[in-house]
Amino acid sequence: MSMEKDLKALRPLSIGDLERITDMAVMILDAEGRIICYSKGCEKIEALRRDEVIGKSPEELYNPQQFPNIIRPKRSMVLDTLKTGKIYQETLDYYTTVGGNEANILCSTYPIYGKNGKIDYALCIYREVSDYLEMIAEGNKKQSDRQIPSHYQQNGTQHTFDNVIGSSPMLQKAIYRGKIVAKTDAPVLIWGETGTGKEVFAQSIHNYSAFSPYPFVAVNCSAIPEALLESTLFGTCKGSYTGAVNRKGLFEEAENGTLFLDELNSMAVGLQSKLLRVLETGRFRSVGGQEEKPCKCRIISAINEEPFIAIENSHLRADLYYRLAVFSIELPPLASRREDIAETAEYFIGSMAPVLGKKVTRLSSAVKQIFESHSWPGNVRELRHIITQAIYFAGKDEAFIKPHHLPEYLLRTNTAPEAAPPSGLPGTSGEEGLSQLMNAYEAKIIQDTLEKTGHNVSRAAKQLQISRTNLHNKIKKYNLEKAEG
Ligand SMILES: Nc1ncnc2c1ncn2[C@@H]1O[C@H](COP(=O)(O)OP(=O)(O)OP(=O)(O)O)[C@@H](O)[C@H]1O
Repeated sequence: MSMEKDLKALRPLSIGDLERITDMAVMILDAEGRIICYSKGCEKIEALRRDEVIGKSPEELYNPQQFPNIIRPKRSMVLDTLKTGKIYQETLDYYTTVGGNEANILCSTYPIYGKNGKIDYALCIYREVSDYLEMIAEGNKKQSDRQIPSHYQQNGTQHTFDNVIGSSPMLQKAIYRGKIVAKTDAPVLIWGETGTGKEVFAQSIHNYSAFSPYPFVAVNCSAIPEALLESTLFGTCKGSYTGAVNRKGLFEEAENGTLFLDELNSMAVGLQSKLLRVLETGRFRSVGGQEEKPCKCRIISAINEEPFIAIENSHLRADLYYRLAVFSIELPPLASRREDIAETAEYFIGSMAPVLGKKVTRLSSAVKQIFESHSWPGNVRELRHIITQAIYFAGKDEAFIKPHHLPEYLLRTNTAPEAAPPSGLPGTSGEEGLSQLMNAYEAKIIQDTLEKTGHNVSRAAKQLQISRTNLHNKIKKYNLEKAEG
């Protein structure tokens, strides 16, 4: 019998056969997006039973209303395959499963076409790779411990993973992923709100990678006028327009290194298509140039909105996203990792106070409480600015950052017990504006200090770290003369 006949004699494979596979997750969706095959391997990874998922769609399973706190997979790759026919190959993803497992998976998806050319099914095959990633990370750590890059800073960077601060699991996960992707030469997309550390991460990835001896070149796509961005990226050729000279673009400046495209979602969509072409062909052409040049740098890009929202809002081309986000790293907002706030603040104090000649090292507990209730719209950048300002306001010998060292807007919106204007102050009724309250607060502090020092103006002035004359003026201003004794 011929081989073909042999094969015909076999019974067709059934879904049951696939579902018995244990060391690989095999999932199939029908044309409606419902799960019709869910192997033992899926059950193991997701901690869900087959009968809990059959007939449901992945979107239904990961319903945000029902499971608000889980880290979601990137928008379901398999659903995307079903809708668009796009094939994902060995794509890394991290998420918390509805069943409560933490999953690092390597996933491939394929469309299965019917006779009419339409997609009848989408096949998704994935496996757990946490142990494997752990191993790589360990290996990477040993390697990076050996070679502290002395060239960093000369390559245009200031940051390595060593100064990415925060022990929260969310940030540690991002660092962990960053270290793994650093060892590849694939494009990386970092996304997170403003000030969450996207550039810090991009530089850290560069310094942890084989590209680190070469330049790290950053460009903020929103800061350069659209008309100039193309020539900035790709360079110009003499004669391409009046006055044009031969000038290298950033793709060439970053040769063998990393090109960091910050705020990519602000780049004009037309230019995004040109960038896509470069990524697809690995070649680019200077403005006005004839010959194509090879693109020899790794691209890290950053956006400040959720990728699929950026795509929906037409801020980011979907095809460019898939090219750029071979690996994507999400940076959590500071408010969602509150356990990192004090640690990061004290790290900034430790690095800045000695330079500014101050002895301050810690946050007072009232300041911690204020920080705890603040919403941190500017994320770590905002924290850094607040700490810089507070160090300036702290007295030379003070050990703690206190509420009165903080900017007024923080006190206004987040009142901790020590920071709140003390109740029962003369002249306060709860109706006052900020400056009246601040005056009342200042008066109360002065009065308390005078009482504590037995109304000794010199000692009180010393304690408040203001001059005697200044204190006398304030005593007068707040009508505290009686207290002067
Ligand atoms: N995890 C961190 N540890 C220490 N410093 C950090 C961390 N994250 C951010 N920073 C600091 O916060 C500031 C802002 O970081 P960065 O510029 O990387 O943010 P970004 O997300 O790129 O902001 P933007 O969206 O405005 O471009 C920098 O001063 C940086 O040093």
